[in-house]
Amino acid sequence: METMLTVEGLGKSFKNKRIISNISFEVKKGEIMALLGPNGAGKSTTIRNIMGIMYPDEGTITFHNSAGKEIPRDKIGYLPEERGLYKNVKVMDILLYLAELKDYPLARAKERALEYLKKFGLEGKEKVSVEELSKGMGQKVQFIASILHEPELLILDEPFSGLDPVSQELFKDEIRALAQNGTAILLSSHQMNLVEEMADRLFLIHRGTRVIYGTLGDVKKEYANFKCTINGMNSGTLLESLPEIERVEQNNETAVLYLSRNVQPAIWLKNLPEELDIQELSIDRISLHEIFIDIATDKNLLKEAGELHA
Ligand SMILES: Nc1ncnc2c1ncn2[C@@H]1O[C@H](COP(=O)(O)OP(=O)(O)OP(=O)(O)O)[C@@H](O)[C@H]1O
Repeated sequence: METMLTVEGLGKSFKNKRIISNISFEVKKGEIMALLGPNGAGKSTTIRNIMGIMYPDEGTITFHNSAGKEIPRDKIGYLPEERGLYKNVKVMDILLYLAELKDYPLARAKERALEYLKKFGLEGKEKVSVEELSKGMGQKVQFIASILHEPELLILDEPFSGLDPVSQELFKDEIRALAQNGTAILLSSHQMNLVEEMADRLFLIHRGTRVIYGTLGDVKKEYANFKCTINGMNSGTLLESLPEIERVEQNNETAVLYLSRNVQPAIWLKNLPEELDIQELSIDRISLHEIFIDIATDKNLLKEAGELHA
């Protein structure tokens, strides 16, 4: 797959405080790359450097064959974290104005705008002023503005925040469809379930540096240890004494046992003591959400984290 965006060794400081350092990743044509990290990790700073809203102290950003200030940013679609369009302008006018700024043909922009307004349930709102829209409707218009000019690279900073479940599905479907049609997508989101459903690869940033970079499958294989949920009347002491357990979470008769790394569930199950009361038992890999929490709260994973080959 052709590489659309390359970020190499990116570093940025504000007032002598290091915010991000040595950030390197690629976004390829037709893939959804997720940029993840706890609040304040440096995601928006990374994105703002890509968008030329600020310039890096170190490193290079390349889009196709252009680098730094030469990057044709009108070929990129961007939904910023901070929402808001001009308030007293009509929906269609603002969409056409933004498309025109990117040198996109007006007739085509109008045709696409009508198509997307319909798709997002905003049919008939063309002449409504932006300030009369609800927050979710405004977000839909801003999303349409970011894709109207058919960008080759689309950068979405927290696109799902504040959306109801139906609108989330609409956004998800559209983002997937764009990727299938070849758009390279860089998606920053806190909603791990959505990232797990959508992303091909992910880059996890913590305190301004890389913690994980790889395909979703590789990340899960590498970091998502198994957990075993047992229903039964068992004492905390018995559960804690079981072999190869990292931690136990017990709530009445349900206990979740987080198994150590590289434990083979089939072998582990054979070694459980007979006195363990098992009414129900299930084994799963921990979710991306749990991996994220482990990393954000500096649990054991961080020590072992590194690069996976994407
Ligand atoms: N213009 C600025 N001047 C000084 N510090 C800044 C500036 N912009 C961001 N920061 C700091 O940089 C760090 C990273 O911020 P950034 O917005 O990139 O994080 P984020 O990962 O996008 O967080 P969130 O998930 O909360 O949006 C934070 O500590 C923030 O306070």
